[in-house]
Amino acid sequence: MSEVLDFTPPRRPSRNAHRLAASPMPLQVRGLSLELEGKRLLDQVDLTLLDNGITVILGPNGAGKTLLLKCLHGLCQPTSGTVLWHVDGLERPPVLEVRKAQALVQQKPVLLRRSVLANLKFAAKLRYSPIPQGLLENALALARLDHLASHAARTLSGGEQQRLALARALILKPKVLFLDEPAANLDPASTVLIEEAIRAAQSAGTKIVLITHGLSQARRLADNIVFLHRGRILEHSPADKFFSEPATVEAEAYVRGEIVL
Ligand SMILES: Nc1ncnc2c1ncn2[C@@H]1O[C@H](COP(=O)(O)OP(=O)(O)OP(=O)(O)O)[C@@H](O)[C@H]1O
Repeated sequence: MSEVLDFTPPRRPSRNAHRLAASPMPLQVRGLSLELEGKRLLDQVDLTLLDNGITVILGPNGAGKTLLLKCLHGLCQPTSGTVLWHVDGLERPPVLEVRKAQALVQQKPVLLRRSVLANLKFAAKLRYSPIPQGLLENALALARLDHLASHAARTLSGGEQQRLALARALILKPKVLFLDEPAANLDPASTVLIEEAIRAAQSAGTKIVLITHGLSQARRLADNIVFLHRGRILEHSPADKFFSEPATVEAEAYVRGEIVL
């Protein structure tokens, strides 16, 4: 059976609802595989993402990191397996609640054909009614885009678009924020800015799941590391342990900066 999100109706909060509400487990992946054009690109992925800490997904080019993130977000339909969410104490929340609980910032941000400010306003309206005073100004300041507020979002540089996309996602205050190489186009100062924003969001209760190729960035941000290789999770361990004692030859080579095929 192919399931990306569990669409069965929400269970009534049970006697265990209070326990689930406090459960540190927003997302569980069981036996997720993805085949496209006859190739198995994700292979029997099992993953439990706890709601504390920043999870960084590492792995060589083509390992399947982006596809995995898209499957978690519901943008990509796996061939088999399940992605189960826990939202507000419900083991099987309504799909709308799941959608509202998460946001994805893609490597090439998808921005509306509107101004920078209008992009932020669009997100704010989804989350708030009325929009709290100062929210949009704070988001503009966070992205250091005050001076470009009235510019067409799609004419911004790659790095500016990434900063806008992150600020827009943060306005939604998602329970889980998926970030696909959020610093790929950023200069060093913007990278610091983005990393501060990511840490602040995590401290405010957003679970962060982030793909990066920057090993230094992973060392700075990660609480735990998922290491993906040829569509399989070879390791999921605390960041300290991953970097000091990688358990597989592939991860060891990757950490040493060698090419891993
Ligand atoms: N729509 C598709 N059809 C067929 N193959 C695809 C499709 N999308 C991705 N792939 C293949 O799946 C593999 C994994 O792609 P993915 O983008 O997830 O890799 P990645 O780990 O994010 O790589 P990178 O670090 O280079 O961004 C790649 O070999 C890619 O060519």
